[in-house]
Amino acid sequence: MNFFDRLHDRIRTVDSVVSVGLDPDRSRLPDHLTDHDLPRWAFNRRIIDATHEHAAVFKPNAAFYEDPDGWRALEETIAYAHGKDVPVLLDAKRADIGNTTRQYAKVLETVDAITVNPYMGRDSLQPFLSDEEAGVFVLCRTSNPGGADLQDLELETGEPVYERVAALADLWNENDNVGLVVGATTPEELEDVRDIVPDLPFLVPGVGAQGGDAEAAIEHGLADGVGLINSSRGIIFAGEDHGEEFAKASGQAAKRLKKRLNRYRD
Ligand SMILES: O=c1ccn([C@@H]2O[C@H](COP(=O)(O)O)[C@@H](O)[C@H]2O)c(=O)[nH]1
Repeated sequence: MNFFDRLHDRIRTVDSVVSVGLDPDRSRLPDHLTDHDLPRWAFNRRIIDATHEHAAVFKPNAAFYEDPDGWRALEETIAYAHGKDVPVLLDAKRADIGNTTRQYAKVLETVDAITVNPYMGRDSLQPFLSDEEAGVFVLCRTSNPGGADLQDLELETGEPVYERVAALADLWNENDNVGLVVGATTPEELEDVRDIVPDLPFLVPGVGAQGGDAEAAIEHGLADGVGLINSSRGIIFAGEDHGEEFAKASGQAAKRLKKRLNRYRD
């Protein structure tokens, strides 16, 4: 079954478009978990238990797992999320030349969706695009301040680079498996991109810790009700001062974000 059909079902089941970002920064883990064999896994398991009923997906960012213990923690985390019937979107921002990117794409045997970087062009994304079952979210207009440095540059046609990326992603969507990453911190660009690609679901990061616009995220991020609004630190570290009870606060934060976003959904 196509990823976006599965996501549609999941959104309906939990009445939520919240993507819970699993970015277990080791410097912020609760003290009582640091003696655990795999502290990041111990942390994620408790976060998943507390938030899964509000999560349309879990979105681990690969950057937080790129060491031997991290890879093990990520493997456990993915299996556990799947055990709760929650799809996993790996935020890895992948792409490379053909033989390398074919290796990168093998991760789609393990996760349901991935973020990819369009800078190297279509061939660098082809193994991801060819996977009819997987969701492929192409970076379009990112939420960081420096996102403007390249993405806002005007082409000879007068359109900014991010608009061209959106139009190209639409062409690449031959298997109905492509979405875009557009940050909530730039609501005007969100609206622009939605005008260019009415049918592509967005992954919208930047609500929560980055202070993005939740209403604009919902207004422009969803296509036929399907899309994802991500918060990572705002959910997983909501209970940072709560000691062993930290995960309860994360559950409440996920529920609060779901309710806030649902006010703007149809
Ligand atoms: O444009 C982008 C693309 C990806 N991200 C990632 O999303 C989360 C956001 O975390 P918060 O703690 O909610 O700020 C994180 O993994 C980023 O790497 C993004 O923020 N913006």
